[in-house]
Amino acid sequence: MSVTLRDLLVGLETIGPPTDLDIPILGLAYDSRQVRPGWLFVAIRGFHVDGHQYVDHALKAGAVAVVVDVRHWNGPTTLGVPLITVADSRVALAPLAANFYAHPAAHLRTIGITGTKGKSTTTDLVSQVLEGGGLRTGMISTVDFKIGARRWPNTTRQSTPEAPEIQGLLHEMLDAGCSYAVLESTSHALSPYWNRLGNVYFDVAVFLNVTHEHLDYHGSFEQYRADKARLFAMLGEGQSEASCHQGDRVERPVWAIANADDPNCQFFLDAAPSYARRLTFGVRAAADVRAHAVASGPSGSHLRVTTPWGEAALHLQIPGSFNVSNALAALSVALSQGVPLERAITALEAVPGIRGRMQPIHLGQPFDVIVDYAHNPDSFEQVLSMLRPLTKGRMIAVFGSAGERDRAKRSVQGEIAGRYADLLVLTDEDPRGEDPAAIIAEIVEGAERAGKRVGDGYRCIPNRSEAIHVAIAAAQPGDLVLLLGKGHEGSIIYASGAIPWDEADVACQALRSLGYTKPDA
Ligand SMILES: CC(=O)N[C@H]1[C@@H](OP(=O)(O)OP(=O)(O)OC[C@H]2O[C@@H](n3ccc(=O)[nH]c3=O)[C@H](O)[C@@H]2O)O[C@H](CO)[C@@H](O)[C@@H]1O[C@H](C)C(=O)N[C@@H](C)C(=O)N[C@H](CCC(=O)O)C(=O)O
Repeated sequence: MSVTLRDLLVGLETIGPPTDLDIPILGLAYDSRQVRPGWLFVAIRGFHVDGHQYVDHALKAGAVAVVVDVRHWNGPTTLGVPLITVADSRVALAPLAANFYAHPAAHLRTIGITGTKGKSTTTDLVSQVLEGGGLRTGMISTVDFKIGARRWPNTTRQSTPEAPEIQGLLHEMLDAGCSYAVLESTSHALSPYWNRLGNVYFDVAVFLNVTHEHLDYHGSFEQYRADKARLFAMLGEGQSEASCHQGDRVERPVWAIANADDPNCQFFLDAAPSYARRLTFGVRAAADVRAHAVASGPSGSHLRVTTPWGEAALHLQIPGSFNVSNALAALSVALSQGVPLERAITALEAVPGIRGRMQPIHLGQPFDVIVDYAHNPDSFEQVLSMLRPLTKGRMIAVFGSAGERDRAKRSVQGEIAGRYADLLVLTDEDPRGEDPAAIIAEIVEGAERAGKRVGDGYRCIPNRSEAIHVAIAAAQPGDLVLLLGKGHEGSIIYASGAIPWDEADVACQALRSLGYTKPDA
């Protein structure tokens, strides 16, 4: 790409004396280890280290310009390359990246999905249903990235990556002929502090639900909800007033789509600009797109849907009553974008499942094994309460809780699992810099509150592979082994670094070690 530093700074307020802006910039990085000759380095102060310490490293790697944050830069006023000072370098990353990639979002219809639970599944469903309607899409989710027919795992460890990755992917989507981009939009990425989703110019905002999560980052539930609702406030951003309104006619309509079953539905709809079209979906509450006569079982759900575009029967293959709500969200998006109801239904019915999300593992064993990403109290309550009545034998739950994240949830997870499951196998999730045994001890407190005792009620096996092998070896015909918390994730993070991880594969290894070999049907 042929971009100058001047192009990159369009729309950004800089502090300090003018500098030579007519130099070509070949790439941009917020990590000095990623810098290549000819690139711009953006220094960010993080939670662990201050990126400003790595300016020299970036220069040695070939950086030809550096952006620093006025609050954190104590270095020299000249570096031998242009030095740009901004008020907040993290916030500046999004406009810098959007300028570098020539604002790809302005030429795509962008759909953001937010909510505490169900974002990845819904993001994938939306992408698949739009494709079913003949619309070429790209997708950014916790689980996978996708551009048209090409799909690959998201290995960034972030659900919504940093702005340079997002803008780069949007640029690739545009190049590949996509007309839509579907983005899983986390509260972290939406928060004005992180601003990863700045310059994405959302056309459709989808709200699924909001419960207790990430309060350690957002400080309070109100702030968490407000950060999520920023997705709705951002609708139409970047479109001129003229393109949103032509008298009464909206040229490029923006849509605010929200879950009527969630008590915060109206809060999210109210956050959208007045000219946004509004659409609700619901299973229990009255809504524009509504489910009726829902019958959910281990092999999916049957229901009827009524919509402003007509009525239909729907058989979802993905298990979990909460996936009915996710499917209604995807259906609402597709209908809002002109996909005919029959085509949207056909596409939804064809989805076999989502990797790491209620994913059954079958090697011919006489008990069930399911891998799911549930890693907070609310997801635990949902998944375990739904599966308990469907489990003929014992329920064995294998899980841990993340280090350096919301501590309050650990014992709550232990308590909820203790109420529903017969045996808990407590293990490592991502201890990060914390003592793994101390995290497990906090989960044990909750398990004991639920009446579980060490031995036949719970076992502590920090090594996750060993924990899964033990749980699967303990299963009898009719039992259910639930592997919770890692889902699709490709690593476990310890203080010493990350080790590669594949939960479904470890479950298969454990089953094979017991002599089960039949491949997945
Ligand atoms: C809490 C959080 O958001 N952390 C993000 C943050 O990390 P950090 O503050 O620890 O960064 P740091 O290690 O202190 O480094 C500071 C800066 O120095 C740079 N650096 C560092 C070392 C070096 O040699 N050279 C160098 O330039 C780093 O690249 C960085 O820019 O800045 C990093 C770079 O921008 C991010 O990758 C990292 O996301 C990590 C992976 C993360 O776990 N984020 C989670 C909390 C997150 O964002 N989650 C949300 C929500 C998930 C959900 O809803 O479930 C998500 O969207 O994924």
